[in-house]
Amino acid sequence: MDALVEQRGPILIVTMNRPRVRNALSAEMMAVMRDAWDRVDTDPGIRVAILTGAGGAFCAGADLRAMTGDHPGDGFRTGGADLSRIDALLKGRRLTKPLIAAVEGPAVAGGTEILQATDVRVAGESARFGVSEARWGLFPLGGSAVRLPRQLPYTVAAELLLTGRHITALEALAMGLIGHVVPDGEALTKALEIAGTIAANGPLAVQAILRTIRETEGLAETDAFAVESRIGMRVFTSDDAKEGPRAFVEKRKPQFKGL
Ligand SMILES: C[C@H](/C=C/C(=O)SCCNC(=O)CCNC(=O)[C@H](O)C(C)(C)COP(=O)(O)OP(=O)(O)OC[C@H]1O[C@@H](n2cnc3c(N)ncnc32)[C@H](O)[C@@H]1OP(=O)(O)O)[C@H]1CC[C@H]2[C@@H]3CCC4=CC(=O)CC[C@]4(C)[C@H]3CC[C@]12C
Repeated sequence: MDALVEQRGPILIVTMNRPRVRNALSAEMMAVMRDAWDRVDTDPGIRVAILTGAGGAFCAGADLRAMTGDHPGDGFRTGGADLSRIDALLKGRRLTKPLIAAVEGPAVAGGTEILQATDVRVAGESARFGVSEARWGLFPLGGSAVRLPRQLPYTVAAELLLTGRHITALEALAMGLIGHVVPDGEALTKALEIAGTIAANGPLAVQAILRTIRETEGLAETDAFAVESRIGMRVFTSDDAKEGPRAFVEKRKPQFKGL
């Protein structure tokens, strides 16, 4: 399979699995990823997801070799393009549970595009990032021209997009594109540690915080607080909101039920 899906307790691990071509995207890989995202959203037993790659690479973006057959723009010209397949890159679709990226090796072009849909990002020290589509006369249709300038300072995002240059993990950390750099081979371990911490928190609280982040993006502060209060107050009325403080006082771990 071009992508593997494994559930470890409340954590779903999705592994892009074409290591011979640095996990360049394939139709099969994208279909498996779409199904996995549906599973994350609908299965209450899953609290956090991790996206990673096999064989010491995250993802080298679209398969450039596969683009050398027909013209890559034929689907757009004829109207035959299946734009819904882009769901795999989580462009225009936001998961209801946190998604953590565990990056080793290259995460370039489509690889850095899908990275921008993740909430927490960990990388091995040899990881490389970049939005290199312009180098090949292509457009970063995975959403980077819109999403990257919202996630990074303007000139940093514009330079990455326009030059297509690759950057190191330490540069990506300094820019704020990723949150952690760990020794090579330890990105998944660190991601699992963070996922475990999140999964132990109140699931209603975690999902409500994420929903608030997503739904208030770009709103004026007063409008954003209206959304935030509506979502947040619902968490306060839950059984879990009673269990948390009680567990603190009784000096035990909370037993959250998601109710
Ligand atoms: C627009 C969206 C994304 C576009 C792209 O991603 S363009 C791809 C750009 N990719 C790159 O620039 C990376 C190229 N590779 C490298 O720079 C390097 O290989 C590396 C840094 C990744 C690794 O270097 P390395 O030294 O470690 O290893 P190498 O020796 O170079 O490589 C080893 C081996 O791997 C092969 N390799 C590496 N990368 C690739 C690659 N990208 N493709 C193929 N093969 C690769 C390399 O050749 C070596 O093999 P060898 O045999 O030894 O030569 C698009 C993303 C999704 C699209 C949508 C999908 C759904 C749609 C359906 C429709 O119907 C309409 C369109 C669309 C909506 C579609 C739209 C466009 C996307 C959004």
